[in-house]
Amino acid sequence: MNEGPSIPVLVLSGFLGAGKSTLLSELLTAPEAERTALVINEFGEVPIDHDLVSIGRSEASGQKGRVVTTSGCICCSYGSDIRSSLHELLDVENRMNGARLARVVVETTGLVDLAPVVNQLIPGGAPAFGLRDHVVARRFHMAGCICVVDVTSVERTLDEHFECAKQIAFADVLVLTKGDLFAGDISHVIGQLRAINPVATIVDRHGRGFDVANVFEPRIYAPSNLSGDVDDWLALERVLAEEGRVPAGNDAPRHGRIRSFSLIRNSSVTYAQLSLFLELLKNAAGTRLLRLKGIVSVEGETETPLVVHAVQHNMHPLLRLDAWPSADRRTRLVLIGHDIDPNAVEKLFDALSGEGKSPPSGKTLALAVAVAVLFLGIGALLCLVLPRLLSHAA
Ligand SMILES: Nc1nc2c(ncn2[C@@H]2O[C@H](COP(=O)(O)OP(=O)(O)OP(=O)(O)O)[C@@H](O)[C@H]2O)c(=O)[nH]1
Repeated sequence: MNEGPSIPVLVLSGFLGAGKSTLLSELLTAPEAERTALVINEFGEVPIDHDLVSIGRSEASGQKGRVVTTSGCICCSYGSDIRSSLHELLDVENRMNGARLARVVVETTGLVDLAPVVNQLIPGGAPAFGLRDHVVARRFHMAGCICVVDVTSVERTLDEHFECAKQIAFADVLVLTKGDLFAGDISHVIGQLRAINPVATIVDRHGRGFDVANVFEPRIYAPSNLSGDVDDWLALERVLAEEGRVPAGNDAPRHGRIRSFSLIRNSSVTYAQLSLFLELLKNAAGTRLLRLKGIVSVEGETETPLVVHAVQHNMHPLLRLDAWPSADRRTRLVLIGHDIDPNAVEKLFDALSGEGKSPPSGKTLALAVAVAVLFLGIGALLCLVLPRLLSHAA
């Protein structure tokens, strides 16, 4: 087994769509990112962040082959826990011809409960169950916890999702994002963050002098320096782990009614079909849709796919890529939300796209609206959407 100095691990959290992958992509263009390994954890069965993070990846930094993607949330699943992923990275280092990893960045899911994750990385945390755990404890140490905060939505997110407050509380660095879209009072937002975490360094991604490499610089991470809540959450987690009462399995446990599902298609859609699908879905699902992201193959432009992002009620501008980020050229959409019927979303997509054969007729569009209304439960929104559909069909 490869022995050497302990490798620093930085945990990157932030609620769904806050901008974790974007920040990571920025890091990967910096020369300091050399020999950085990524563990990307996703809430859902179809990994997509792997491809999205590679956008903007620096050729010079040679990051390819140093990414481990885990599906299933690391705070929920023994099977994909953080220690297994780190152990895998030792094999990666063994293939680096004598070079050492400089650090590991673990991008968590937007819904992560950080207590069990941190508990697996700090001395005296979750009990070690075998050789693998002991090796990981010897070869890795936690060296920072970064939380990305979307200033446009954090207030509402804090009201509705306790995970968000926990992510903020565990951080030693808070990175504010989307200040460029925010017209409100940033000092009010900072006041809210300070009430949860009085000691973290707060930096603005759009502020003057922002240095992404500095954010990911390894340092001493000491949960005892954070708020008292953090110690209590870790203590509770230790008791649960020792008693074997940590919830396991992806269907379970820590995220209540929130579910993730994906839609995968081999065929392409037109730009108009995609736009209509996104608009109908957004209006139909309303606040039940927390996150939508993916890559879409567009008819006539199949070499340059579109990247789609929706964060709660905000649909971000579609982004065209110069090329597919990997060999997988299928349309892949991941949706995260609650009380959304996956079958209804698939039917809506297929009705609108006609499976990519021909543009949908007025009749098909009417069917699509019916599907949206019946399955997504939005009778009232019909009045909003129908006029647009009819003008589109005309
Ligand atoms: N205008 C603006 N958009 C941003 C900023 N940061 C991220 N975004 C956009 O927000 C959307 C989501 O960003 P991601 O980086 O994918 O967010 P994430 O936290 O990795 O998302 P999940 O992994 O799904 O939780 C994308 O459309 C980004 O381009 C920012 O500072 N300003």
